[in-house]
Amino acid sequence: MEFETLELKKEGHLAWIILNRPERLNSINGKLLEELQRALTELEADRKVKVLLITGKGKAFCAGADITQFTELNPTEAWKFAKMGREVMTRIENLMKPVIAVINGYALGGGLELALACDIRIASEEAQLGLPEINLGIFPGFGGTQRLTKLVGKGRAVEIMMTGDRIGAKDAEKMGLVNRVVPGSALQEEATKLAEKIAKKSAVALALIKEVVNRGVDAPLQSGLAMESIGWGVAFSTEDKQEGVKAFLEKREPNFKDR
Ligand SMILES: C=C(C)C(=O)SCCNC(=O)CCNC(=O)[C@H](O)C(C)(C)COP(=O)(O)OP(=O)(O)OC[C@H]1O[C@@H](n2cnc3c(N)ncnc32)[C@H](O)[C@@H]1OP(=O)(O)O
Repeated sequence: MEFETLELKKEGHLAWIILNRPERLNSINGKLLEELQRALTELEADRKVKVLLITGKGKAFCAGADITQFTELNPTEAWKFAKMGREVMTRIENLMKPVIAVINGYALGGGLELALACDIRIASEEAQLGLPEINLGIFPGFGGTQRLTKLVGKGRAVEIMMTGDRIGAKDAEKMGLVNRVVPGSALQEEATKLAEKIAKKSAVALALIKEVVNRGVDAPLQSGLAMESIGWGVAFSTEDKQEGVKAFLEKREPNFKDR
């Protein structure tokens, strides 16, 4: 499948989406949103792909929405653009496979919001993160007001949104905004190692973790706990559960078949 604004690479059980508008710091225009949707449709259907990694080409992960478009959009078109962005981010969040944001540089505005929709964030030491929309007289429109608040707490989130300040990777790690920080030269290798470790697990159990955690975040505790028990029952119906328990008892590595 041909793409203009991104590259889609598959290596064994891993797939990489590489945002590919480096001359515009991988900023997000309508075409990129449409191509992300297309890439996600392909990856969703590909049973061989167990973990998705998203990164950017050049010095940025993604510098947010393409600001050059903003002079042309009327309010209705702006609403439509924000809705398209929201739908892509939500689709990544709900993808039935783990998604890792590999933050190689700037992750700003919609770029940070893209990273926030992923399950795990790993960043290079050089990365800078932030929601600078306030400097344009607007505010985050691809889910940042909600997802950042849930991840780092309201006090930190509103400060990030209200100042528009950029945060260095180490500070982002301290507040739980990224899971870990590694030197830029090691980023791809570390992210691959992490993805390969996860790809060895049962795809069904991984999908159940995503579903129960994501739905639970929005639900009252007792409802979340109930979803966990029900999901746990579902996990017991899989061949992978038989294999996992058998492998433990036989003192060997499990060989999961994702069913
Ligand atoms: C969802 C929503 C609402 C949003 O995301 S709104 C957008 C939020 N993002 C931003 O405000 C970030 C805007 N970008 C910047 O502040 C600066 O480019 C950074 C990221 C600090 C990097 O600065 P520098 O390293 O000096 O690189 P810089 O020369 O600015 O960028 C390279 C090119 O990319 C362009 N560019 C960078 N970010 C862009 C963006 N978000 N949209 C369109 N073009 C962008 C930039 O204009 C420049 O183009 P040109 O070579 O034609 O001058």
